[in-house]
Amino acid sequence: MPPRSRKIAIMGFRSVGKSSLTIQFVENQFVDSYDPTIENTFNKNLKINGHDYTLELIDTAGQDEFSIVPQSYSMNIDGYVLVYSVTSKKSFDVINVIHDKLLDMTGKSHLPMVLVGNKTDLRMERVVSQEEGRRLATSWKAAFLEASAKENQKVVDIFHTMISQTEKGDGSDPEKGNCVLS
Ligand SMILES: Nc1nc2c(ncn2[C@@H]2O[C@H](COP(=O)(O)OP(=O)(O)OP(=O)(O)O)[C@@H](O)[C@H]2O)c(=O)[nH]1
Repeated sequence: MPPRSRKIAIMGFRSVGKSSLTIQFVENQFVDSYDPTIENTFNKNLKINGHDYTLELIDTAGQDEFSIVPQSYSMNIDGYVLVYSVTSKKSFDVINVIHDKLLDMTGKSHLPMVLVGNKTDLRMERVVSQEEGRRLATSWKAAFLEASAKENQKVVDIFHTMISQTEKGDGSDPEKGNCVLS
């Protein structure tokens, strides 16, 4: 069987760790320096449940509540990894705005999504609780994970969960998209 192609956009506020999660997953390394992204594409092949997948990961530029989401991010994208930092309430607020903009742009009531609270290693700096993250994901009928790109915690799970979400269709049946992990 030919590999299944999945195009995934990684989105969120500036500096939440979108590039770090992507690079940790694709290249198994963590880069401590901060280099703002304009847009990068990464490719990775992997096998899940006996199926081969070719992933195209679009690591997008950080957005704030006023940014215009490029039209290209609403077309031909199979799923979205929406990232905030557990150390930034602002990034948590912004992710909700990005979520709503994506629904508006696509005209869908639900999209395959994984909500990710990153930087769990910064325990003393946490300002967004796991419960708050889980509640937001549940309200979207999205999957939810907390992760650390730095400590390589749950990073692989994010992309495996994302693929599972894309297998559930385009959300025409919202009940099917409900999968909350912790
Ligand atoms: N402690 C800690 N730092 C992290 C983690 N993930 C990313 N960082 C750091 O946070 C900063 C921003 O990380 P990036 O991966 O560049 O963030 P980004 O969301 O891609 O940023 P933009 O391109 O501006 O949108 C860098 O200094 C990273 O080293 C994490 O899990 N833990």
